[in-house]
Amino acid sequence: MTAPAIAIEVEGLTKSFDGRQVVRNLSMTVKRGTIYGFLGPNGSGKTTTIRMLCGLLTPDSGRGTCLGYDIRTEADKIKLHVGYMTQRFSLYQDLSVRENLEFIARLYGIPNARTAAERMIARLGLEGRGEQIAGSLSGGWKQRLALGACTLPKPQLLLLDEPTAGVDPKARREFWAQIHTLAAEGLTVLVSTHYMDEAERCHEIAYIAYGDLLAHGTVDEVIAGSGLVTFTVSSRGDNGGLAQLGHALEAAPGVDMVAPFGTSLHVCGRDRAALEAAIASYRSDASLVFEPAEPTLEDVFIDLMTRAKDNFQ
Ligand SMILES: Nc1ncnc2c1ncn2[C@@H]1O[C@H](COP(=O)(O)OP(=O)(O)OP(=O)(O)O)[C@@H](O)[C@H]1O
Repeated sequence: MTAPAIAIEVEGLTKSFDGRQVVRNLSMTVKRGTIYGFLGPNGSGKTTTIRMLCGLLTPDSGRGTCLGYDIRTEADKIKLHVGYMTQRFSLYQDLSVRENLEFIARLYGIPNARTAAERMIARLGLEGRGEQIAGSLSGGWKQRLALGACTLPKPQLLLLDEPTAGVDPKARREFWAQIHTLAAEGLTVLVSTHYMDEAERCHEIAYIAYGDLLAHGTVDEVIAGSGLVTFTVSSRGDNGGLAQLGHALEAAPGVDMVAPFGTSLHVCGRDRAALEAAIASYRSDASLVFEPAEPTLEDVFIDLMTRAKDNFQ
């Protein structure tokens, strides 16, 4: 039987804890082989959503399937196909790379555990490090080993919780290259993250705030759907003036958000005419350069979060 093209399809998922709704009426579809990122403020319901999507937590209401199984009644079957990599290194620090992988292979009853471990070492680019004690690996290598361990049993769905927190950019890039290779082979990956660069590496993203799914789609779709108009402002002189300008613009009607980015400011608003009116008097200042720009993903998320908070309070 060929695997279905849709990995997850859920409708109207709702969950409350202690009488408080933490996920509200959530519907979504995840295609097989997709890397799907979940973003949103702390405590917004990302983990609860991910756990419901793969049957680890039963919703109060709503329905759906994960890997073709019912999330309410066939959770045990789903679990057999799920790999979970947590933020904290959860392998044996005192065992070598090879011993850790071999142990996992035996635990899952994988035939020829030693060969399977060695193949995984090669696949992860960890050749020459097989006998190194796991605890002495750098953060990036540890994450790669953890990825190897949780993909050894060949899961169809992988859950990653901020997988590259604290890992340097080169190791991050290599880790994500591995994730993309796995996804190209058909593995579906759900990632919860607070990092914009991780979000930008996902095929699709969902932004959840205070229990509501506020935006989803590819990064470009989420940016285009934000309705945010953005200008960058840089200074021909010293940058000190920009901070003052930022404060003045923040208070101006029509400006929803001002954020410094390196040597420039991002000034965003939802109403183009009002935003242009707000910056009009500053545009004649020859020491400032105003340019229309695409909002960044961070601009969009901060705007979504601010509005969600306003609606919530
Ligand atoms: N088992 C539980 N019992 C009671 N409350 C819970 C339980 N699990 C989660 N919560 C609460 O539900 C809310 C959503 O939590 P969740 O972990 O889904 O958020 P999150 O977006 O993943 O947050 P973070 O980014 O901090 O990991 C939080 O207020 C949390 O305290």
